[in-house]
Amino acid sequence: MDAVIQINQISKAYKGTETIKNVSMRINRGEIYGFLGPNGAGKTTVMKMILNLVKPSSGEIQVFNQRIQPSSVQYLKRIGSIIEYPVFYDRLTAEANLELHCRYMDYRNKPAIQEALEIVGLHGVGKKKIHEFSLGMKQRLGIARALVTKPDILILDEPINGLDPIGIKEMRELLLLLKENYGTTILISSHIVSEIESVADAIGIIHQGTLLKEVRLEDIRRQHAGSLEDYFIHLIHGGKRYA
Ligand SMILES: Nc1ncnc2c1ncn2[C@@H]1O[C@H](COP(=O)(O)OP(=O)(O)OP(=O)(O)O)[C@@H](O)[C@H]1O
Repeated sequence: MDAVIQINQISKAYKGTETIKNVSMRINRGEIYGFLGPNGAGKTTVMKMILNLVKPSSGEIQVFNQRIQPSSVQYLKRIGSIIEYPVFYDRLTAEANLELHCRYMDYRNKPAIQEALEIVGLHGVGKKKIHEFSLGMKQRLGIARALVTKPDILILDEPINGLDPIGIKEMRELLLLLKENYGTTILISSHIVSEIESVADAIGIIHQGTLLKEVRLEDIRRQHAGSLEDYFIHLIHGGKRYA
């Protein structure tokens, strides 16, 4: 299978403390990769390194078969992302925020804005200003902004934070739709195992900066009778059941 993101032995130290330790990951084209780990495990830092927002202390990352250099920017036009939480211009409308983003990304396709709002269920509120939006609406708008330019890769850092159960279900359906209809490769982080289990093809489990496992979900299902949640908890807590 063709890797669109290949991470080779990256580490990151902040003031001498290693927060990412020798992590290697492979994200295949057209797949959903669930990046699982408890709070503070290092998920956001790895995602930021893929997006060139943070520079690894050692190791390398290849995206679309090109090694990322500190000056690399062009590849970012093919990636949509939400890192931590989406930030908008509060006094502008949802549409205006998406327009600004398209301009910044040099993406010219006006109908794409309404399409993106429609996909995330915000088509009725495009003219509303962001300060009138609820947290869940902002989260959806963040997804709309990430996908408005029709990227090849979506990187979503805990995208279900702030969503209600209906929003979570819709997010799951949206991710599967993007994969099926557009062939989008999706890297999604979460600490909620069941959410990853319902959509992912492959998972990487990170704990205290170390990637403990990278496996295909079908292999977990085949080899272990238990749920992904059991597997995850045993790995994180050093259980020997699945060693
Ligand atoms: N700029 C920074 N300076 C110092 N330490 C940092 C910095 N950014 C992240 N860290 C540390 O790196 C570790 C990993 O953080 P990171 O945000 O990547 O984890 P995470 O898995 O995304 O967690 P969460 O689910 O809570 O968002 C944490 O211990 C964090 O305190």
